[in-house]
Formats: sequence, C-alpha cells, structure tokens
Amino acid sequence: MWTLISATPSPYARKVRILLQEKGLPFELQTEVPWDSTTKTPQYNRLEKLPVLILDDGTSLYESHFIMDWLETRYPHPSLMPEGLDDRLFAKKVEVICDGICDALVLAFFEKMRDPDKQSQAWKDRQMRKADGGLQALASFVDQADGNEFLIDNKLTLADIAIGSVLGWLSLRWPDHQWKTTHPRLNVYFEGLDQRPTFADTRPSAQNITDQVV
Ligand SMILES: N[C@@H](CCC(=O)N[C@@H](CS(=O)(=O)O)C(=O)NCC(=O)O)C(=O)O
Repeated sequence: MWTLISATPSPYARKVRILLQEKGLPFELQTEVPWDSTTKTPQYNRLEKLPVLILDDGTSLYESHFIMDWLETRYPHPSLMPEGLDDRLFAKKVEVICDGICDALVLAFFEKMRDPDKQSQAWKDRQMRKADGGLQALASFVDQADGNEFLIDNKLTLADIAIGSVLGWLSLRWPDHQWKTTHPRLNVYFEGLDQRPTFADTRPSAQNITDQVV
C-alpha cells in the first residue's frame, strides 16, 4: 500500500490527496508537521518537503506537481487532464500559478512568525503582491469559463484541483484576505468545487508547529 506523507494545512499535499481519491488509488495517509524534529519527511525526500508519495518498493516521489504528473501518466483513467494539447498545457500553467501563490504566501507566513523587530515589511509586501497577482490571473481564467462548474472542457481537471487547493489554504491561513470580495466569481467557482466529495473530504486544518522555525 502506498503511503502519502502529508500535513493538515498543506495545499500541495491536498492536490495529491484529491487526485488519488478521484482515481480510486488506495493509499495510507501519514500526517506530519514537517517543521518539527519528529517528521519522517527527510528520510524520503532530502529536500525535506512534503507531500511525499512512498511506493510499494520503498522508493519515493516528491514535489507535488511531479507526483501529479507521475500519477496522471501512469494511471490515466479516469483522466484528470483535458483532451487537447493546448488545454493540457494550460492546465499545467494554472498549476504553476497556484503553486506560485502558495510559495509566496508560505514565505510571507514564516516572515510573520519572526520577532516583530526582525520582520521585513518590504519582503512581506513583495510576497503578497505576487500572491495577489496570481489570484488576479486565476480570477480572469474563471471569468473566461462563463460560470461553468469546471475551468476547462467543463470537466474536473488538474486546474480545478490546483485552484481549489490554493483557495482552501488561503481561506484557512489568511482568513482576512479580501480575495472573495475582490473576485466574487472566483469565490462562487471555489464554493462549488469545495462541495465535491473529494474536496470536502480533504479540507485543510491548522497544525501546531512546536519547534522554532525562524
Ligand atoms: N514545491 C513543493 C512545496 C512543498 C512544501 O513547501 N511543503 C511544506 C509543507 S506545506 O507548506 O505544504 O504544509 C514543507 O514540507 N515545508 C518544509 C520545508 O520547507 O522544510 C511541492 O509542490 O510539493
């Protein structure tokens, strides 16, 4: 049985959890706090990041976008990629934007954890600007989807999984962010996605980091 090392808030791991469930691929969930000394992640990923998918032979896959690509390539049915080449590449571009929003907000999140006199406001502003730019791009994609339940081909694809994961994490970790007001149609699309059983079953929750990180 495969094991997926995950963390309760992780938007990156949630993409993989949703994909595995949508494809009916069985796995055991190993929930960790990757920032604590108790984590097993470095034993399977020297980059020390989760998610990590540990296969039956003990080898491991990491970097969520690669895990998603590996799963879709090896287990293409049911497909979670669009049919046409342009749409397939667009779905991957959407994932790049979603991962980039997460990357920027993770950096801002840990900057906020520093002692107040050690925090760089310019650094936090830069990361938030990147995240807001990414959200604007996602909002424009959704506007072009004319109210469809899904972004591409009106069927669930990698693009929807990536967007649902980043917006769910944003709602958890940055509850005061005004994206739902700034981008109301993006919020309607998200609320619809989030009712899907595999999304409802993998909603993020906060974790308690006990070790000093920054
Ligand atoms: N690019 C990576 C990012 C993964 C990542 O940053 N994971 C965090 C956990 S979470 O933010 O997703 O909850 C982590 O393991 N951080 C530990 C570390 O960076 O040392 C991916 O897409 O998988």
